[in-house]
Amino acid sequence: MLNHIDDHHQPTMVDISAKSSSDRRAVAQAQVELPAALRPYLQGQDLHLKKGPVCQTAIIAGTMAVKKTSEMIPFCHALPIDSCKFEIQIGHPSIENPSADQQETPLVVTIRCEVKTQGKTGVEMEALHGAAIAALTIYDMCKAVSSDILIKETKLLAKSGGKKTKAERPLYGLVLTGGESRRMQRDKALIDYHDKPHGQYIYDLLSQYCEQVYLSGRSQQWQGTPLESLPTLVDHHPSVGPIAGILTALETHPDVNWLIVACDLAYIHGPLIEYLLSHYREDVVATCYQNPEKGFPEALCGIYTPLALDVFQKAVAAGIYCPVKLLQMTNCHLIPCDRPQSIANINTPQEYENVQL
Ligand SMILES: Nc1nc2c(ncn2[C@@H]2O[C@H](COP(=O)(O)OP(=O)(O)OP(=O)(O)O)[C@@H](O)[C@H]2O)c(=O)[nH]1
Ligand SMILES: [Mg+2]
Repeated sequence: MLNHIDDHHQPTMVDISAKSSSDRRAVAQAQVELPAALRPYLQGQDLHLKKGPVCQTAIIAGTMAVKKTSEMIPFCHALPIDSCKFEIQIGHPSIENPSADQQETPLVVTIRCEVKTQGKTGVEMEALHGAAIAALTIYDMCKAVSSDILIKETKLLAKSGGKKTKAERPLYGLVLTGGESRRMQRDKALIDYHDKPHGQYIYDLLSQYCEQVYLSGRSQQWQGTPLESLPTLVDHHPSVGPIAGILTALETHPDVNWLIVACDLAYIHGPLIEYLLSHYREDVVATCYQNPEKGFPEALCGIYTPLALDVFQKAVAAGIYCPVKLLQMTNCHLIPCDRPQSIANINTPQEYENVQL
């Protein structure tokens, strides 16, 4: 049943009255190709024409458009706009193709529009509308010089906060297994909670959502065990605990988002990962579950963005090795977890005895 057609087969606005509000974010991009005739007007990162500064004007127009989206698109809900940010870059394709005569090559303007709200529905139409109107404004500002202007693709780069998430970057998975399991007195990654070593279980679980998954551990750690064939990232900064594994992952692939899970979360399961995936934010260092009893970020079950690299490198250089403490000091998005047990880590033989799956 399509929810934008009513009982009488007439188009209708989707009824979102029963939905609950959440933090929503969307990012859209539009590109405009300007002919070389515009090159003489380039000053720094803007074009200065008689009508005024092109990019600045496009940002103002795009911001106004974002706020008016529901007036232009028939079945779009009116939403309060909490944040609207534009970035406009003028690129020089000749940098990639140095043999081209720079004076003859077009300029490519890339507009990025990020919109945030707290609401029951997404803001992707707002972001797309903002990017499209900023592109049209660039056309209007430049057409007196030449109308040989191409408005190129306009597309959604990312959206989060609702059921359907679209990410700006690929998602990689990391299973932290580099500890020594001293309290448990046997390797936690090799315990069978689900008829296979738990390191393998989490590896398989993350593989359902991630483009690539790695175990994180020490050199040769899993040789001669059932985990030996799994791809492993060996700690760059040994002996400093789980932060070594997180930092190694961030350093090895700095342009992806990392879904990071410790190997001792006995109860981890698909819906818990899916909830994290539908609520994570790409504009913060990390999104983690919040410990339901003590309120701290559960750093070893979360999604880290490339913003985390700088923060983690500085922390390790300053001698801060506790990921929880580190996330408490930084820009971290916390999401609620109703059952404390779901994210409990099992550290001792006694805790193991009490596990009930
Ligand atoms: N890559 C990596 N992971 C680690 C390291 N230390 C701990 N971990 C992992 O981080 C998670 C939480 O660590 P702990 O609960 O302290 O586990 P542990 O160190 O194996 O156990 P204990 O020896 O009892 O402290 C577990 O999944 C560990 O495997 C490390 O130095 N490197
Ligand atoms: Mg430890």
